[in-house]
Amino acid sequence: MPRDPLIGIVGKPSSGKSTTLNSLTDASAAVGAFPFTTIDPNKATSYLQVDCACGRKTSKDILQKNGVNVSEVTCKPNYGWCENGKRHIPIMLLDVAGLVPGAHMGRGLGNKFLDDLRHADALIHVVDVSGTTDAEGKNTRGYDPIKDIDWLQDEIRLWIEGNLKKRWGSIVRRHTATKSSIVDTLQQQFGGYGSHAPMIQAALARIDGLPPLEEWDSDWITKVVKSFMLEKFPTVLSLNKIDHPDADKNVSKIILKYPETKTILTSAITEVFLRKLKKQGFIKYEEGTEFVDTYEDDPSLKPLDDKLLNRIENIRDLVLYRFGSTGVMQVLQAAALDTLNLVPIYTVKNINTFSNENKTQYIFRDCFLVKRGTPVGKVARYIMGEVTIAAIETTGGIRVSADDTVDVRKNDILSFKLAPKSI
Ligand SMILES: Nc1nc2c(ncn2[C@@H]2O[C@H](COP(=O)(O)OP(=O)(O)OP(=O)(O)O)[C@@H](O)[C@H]2O)c(=O)[nH]1
Repeated sequence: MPRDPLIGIVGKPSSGKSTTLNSLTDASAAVGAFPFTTIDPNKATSYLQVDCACGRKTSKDILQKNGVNVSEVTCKPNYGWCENGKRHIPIMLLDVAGLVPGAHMGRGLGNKFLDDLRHADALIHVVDVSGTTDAEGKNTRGYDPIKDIDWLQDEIRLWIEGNLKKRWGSIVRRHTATKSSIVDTLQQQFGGYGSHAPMIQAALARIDGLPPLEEWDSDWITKVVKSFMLEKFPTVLSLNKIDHPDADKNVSKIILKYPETKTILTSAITEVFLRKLKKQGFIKYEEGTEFVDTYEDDPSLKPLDDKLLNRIENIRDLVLYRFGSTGVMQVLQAAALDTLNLVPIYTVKNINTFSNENKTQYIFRDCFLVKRGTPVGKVARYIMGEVTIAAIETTGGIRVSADDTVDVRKNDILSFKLAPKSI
């Protein structure tokens, strides 16, 4: 993943994609109660909340050891922000336009949806878990949202399979004539979806008893495509509209049916509402938590009228206290950290003061999201470009080899020493 990670938000019309996107960003995607409010894919910057390296005891110890007064330094990100040790790292989201059954055959916004999708590294599937919208996003009652989960996977699979099967004869002939490996042949076919050889290798490794490609029938092709999808489109389910009374029974059903899938319960509309009141100075609200203070708790806030106060009480009872949060921040964390396996990497010029300039009062200015397990040398090239690196150091001034890999709290604070330019 040499470019910045991109997380796609997918789901049927009216499931709450735009509301989720709005609640995660400051961008204002069109929010509406009608299908196809979202016509164009909408890229926006969101902020992933992580525990920042500045809050670690080891970081503070190292600063002190190097004569830096911890109370005089500030964690000051060049991008995003850091508050009380919680860092908000920019990450791109892609709102993918409405999808209806039959999209792989061009229905609705069909292939356009699928074409947009290929740019995403992971997906957040927003599911209307209240069952109050049907397959096409029209108002109803008692709809089974399990259908949406199966159908979205099927749409993507049928799209990839369709493209593959159309050319299967010539793919097999070429594969045999050029004596290619299965990985090489599939990479040629799946390259357009943004695949790479290790991704295809991982997909094939998951399948038991795979025969030579020449012997694949339709069932084998389906198995291969399904396995490839797990690699290319790892998905988090955002079970949205949990504030609705019909949501509970559907949530249990989904969790039972998909025990392996990462699911997060969300109420995007609540998050949007709380952020709005916060901006207007009516409430104190820390995103991602259950805590909301009003004038009654803190007289420095503007007082709310009875109607809004009542709504806050309902939100506390129906969403925040029951589920611990609106779930929206957690859905992004699940997609980026758990599903996509990204690790925040802090790069500093000075490994002893964690600063970039001579001024040591600002620390941990740069942070990048990189896949867990990436070799440090590759991280260096990704961040610094094609320069010659003389040495790489991590916390404590310890030298790290280019082959060593990054992980959470392992080689995640790095300093690259450039080789002097030869004349
Ligand atoms: N009760 C409830 N309603 C929600 C929630 N999230 C979104 N909605 C409502 O669901 C409707 C559809 O929301 P959108 O965000 O426009 O849905 P979308 O998936 O982007 O729809 P398209 O643009 O048609 O693809 C709107 O009326 C929202 O207010 C939620 O968490 N709870």
